Amino acid sequence: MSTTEDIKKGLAGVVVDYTAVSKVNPETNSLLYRGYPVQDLAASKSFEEVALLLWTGELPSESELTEFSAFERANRALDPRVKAAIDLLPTDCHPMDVGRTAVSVIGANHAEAENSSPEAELRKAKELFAAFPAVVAYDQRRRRGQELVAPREDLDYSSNFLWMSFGEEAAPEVVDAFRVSMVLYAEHSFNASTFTARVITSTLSDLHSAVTGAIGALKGPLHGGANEAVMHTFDEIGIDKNESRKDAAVRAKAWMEDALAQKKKVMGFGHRVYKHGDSRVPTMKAALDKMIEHYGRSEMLGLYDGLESAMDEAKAIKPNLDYPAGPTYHLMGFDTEMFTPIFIAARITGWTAHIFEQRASNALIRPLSAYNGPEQRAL
Ligand SMILES: CC(=O)SCCNC(=O)CCNC(=O)[C@H](O)C(C)(C)COP(=O)(O)OP(=O)(O)OC[C@H]1O[C@@H](n2cnc3c(N)ncnc32)[C@H](O)[C@@H]1OP(=O)(O)O
Ligand SMILES: O=C([O-])CC(=O)C(=O)O
Repeated sequence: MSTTEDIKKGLAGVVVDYTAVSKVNPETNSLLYRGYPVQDLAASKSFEEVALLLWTGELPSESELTEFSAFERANRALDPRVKAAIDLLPTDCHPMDVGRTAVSVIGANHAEAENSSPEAELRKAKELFAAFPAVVAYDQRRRRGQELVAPREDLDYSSNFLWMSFGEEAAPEVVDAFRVSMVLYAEHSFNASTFTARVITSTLSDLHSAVTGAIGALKGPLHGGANEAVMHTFDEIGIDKNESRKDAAVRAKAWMEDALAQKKKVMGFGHRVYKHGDSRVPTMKAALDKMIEHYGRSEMLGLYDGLESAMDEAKAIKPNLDYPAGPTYHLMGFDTEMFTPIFIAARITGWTAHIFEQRASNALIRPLSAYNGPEQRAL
């Protein structure tokens, strides 16, 4: 018989299994992917290299990277069956629903859908990695009444993502900030969406089902949906390109004080594991700073600082990765509701690495519950 003390609501503090994919250490405020500090990877590695690291456990050799890069470039085009499925969806549904549907359609059409050998799983992960940017880019464009832009094989992953989204080549600084965001968003141990992917895999279901379920978990504002919600906060405060940094900070501070007085939860702040700051925020904030400088938008910094300092003073709650990522994607020109689908594109790497790990050492994930309904009664 379970007692109230046995119940760990939200599985908070519960260690469920081992993982060798990443280590989140709130004491040292650090995050390692396969042993490498994420800041170091973000400083010098392409997202393609980081993906291979997460999947295989090691950084690729030059020839392994060249081979994967060629594969990735050859598998970027939007599959006409996926495009047809997207075109059936309303342009006012949430883009996360489009992402979720697209992965499901890719899985249903996959010749190796039910093959869960390690080789087939890795192939499917690489294909999804290559194919997903076109889903995000096309969905944003169709909502804007624009045509699909074909991928370009002469561009790397990040440059091509931006090319397909906007139909023009992005400046090198913008490509780099985007790459950094992808590296930082790639993996974070047993977060809610990754855990969902592992639960689905634990039933011996297929990879695309696990990723589809993970997307559903990522959508919520307590998880990935927070990067979109951050931008709604900025919009609610009001963005005025001509405002000074100082004035914007004053208004943002007042907004936060009012929100906290009303006991509101402000998205982009707080974390289940990190209680003294998210290890990824300084790197992402540096990327945001570069975008603010690139686009000449110092008022955005005012809004950012004003909210952050007011939250710190009132509750000492620190920003999480979604806080600097939201305004970064906004400055790059993405529509707000596309921010979490971009997160999918990054997290496909971490999810699939965990799917491989779960499959290699599987136990059905099935916790217990303590019943608190009516006692047995007669009909
Ligand atoms: C990439 C990612 O997924 S990162 C996470 C993105 N999510 C968000 O940004 C959503 C906003 N943040 C939150 O809701 C929470 O901080 C979570 C869900 C991320 C983590 O929460 P938990 O560890 O479960 O802590 P919990 O929600 O119980 O909060 C503890 C206390 O801090 C407060 N708190 C936590 N986050 C916030 C916040 N963002 N705004 C205001 N108060 C907050 C809670 O109200 C609570 O206060 P109380 O004890 O007075 O009731
Ligand atoms: O770890 C978590 O709970 C959420 C998070 O930061 C992530 O998934 O990147």
